[in-house]
Amino acid sequence: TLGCMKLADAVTLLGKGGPFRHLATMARNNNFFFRQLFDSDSSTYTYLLGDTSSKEAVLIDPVIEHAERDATLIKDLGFKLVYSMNTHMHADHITGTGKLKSLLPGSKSVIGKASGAKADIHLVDGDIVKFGSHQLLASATPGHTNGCFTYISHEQCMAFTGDALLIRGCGRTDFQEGSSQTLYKSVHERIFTLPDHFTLYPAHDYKGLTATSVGEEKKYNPRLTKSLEEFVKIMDNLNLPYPRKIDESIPANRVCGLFLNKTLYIHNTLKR
Ligand SMILES: N[C@@H](CCC(=O)N[C@@H](CSS)C(=O)NCC(=O)O)C(=O)O
Repeated sequence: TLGCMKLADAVTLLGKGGPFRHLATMARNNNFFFRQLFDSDSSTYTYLLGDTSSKEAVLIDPVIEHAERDATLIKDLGFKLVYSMNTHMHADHITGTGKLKSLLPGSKSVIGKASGAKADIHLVDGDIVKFGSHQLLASATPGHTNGCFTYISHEQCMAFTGDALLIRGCGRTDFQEGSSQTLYKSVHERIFTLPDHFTLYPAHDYKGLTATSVGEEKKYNPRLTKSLEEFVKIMDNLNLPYPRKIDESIPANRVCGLFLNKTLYIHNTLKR
């Protein structure tokens, strides 16, 4: 596939003016739109993916405080949001999926079934999420929480790892349904088995990095390059403070982010 080949490589292979020149254009731009967005309070990345022909788009891991920002961007770009999806039930911020449903009527909220959270669509391992001519494979990667999913675009050679794999790190396993053994297995079996050149986009980065690759993490991840026994020991000794917003986030995220923000939500709805 030319889908995620670098443009320069595709042009060399196909010839600039040759009969297959349209394929080189396709390799650069096969109607796929991608934008990484950031919430500096929780260091959360939100991802907008779209089909520039059909105009269908999906949003991965929106944050409630940025729902208006995201809705405006989606409208400005002429996209129709079909799904606002979570990689898992977050503990550090309130999801924007519920609010986006009211800002962009017709969009549906999506989360893994094992999360126990409410949503319009509950994913199980192997489900496919379609937007226009593109699709994401929902690959179950539990361990940080039970319902964690990595969303994989084989066509674009990219994967959205949520908190399963962070850049040179991984999601903590000391609350919700955390299990270091399960997380290790998920990453090794579901993420490290992807081709080395696949770009990985996490749900967070706390050091200003934006993306990584399978090859890089297989080589440099200080936790997941270790044996299972060493990994478990590392995870048992992280001693991280609990996320500041855990007490409000988990109950709110069980209901698409609408619970504790009910007043704000109703207020905003009435304003429109
Ligand atoms: N300081 C932040 C929370 C930071 C944190 O615990 N991040 C989680 C993902 S969000 S639940 C994590 O898994 N971190 C792993 C790590 O190694 O940092 C806050 O107060 O919100």
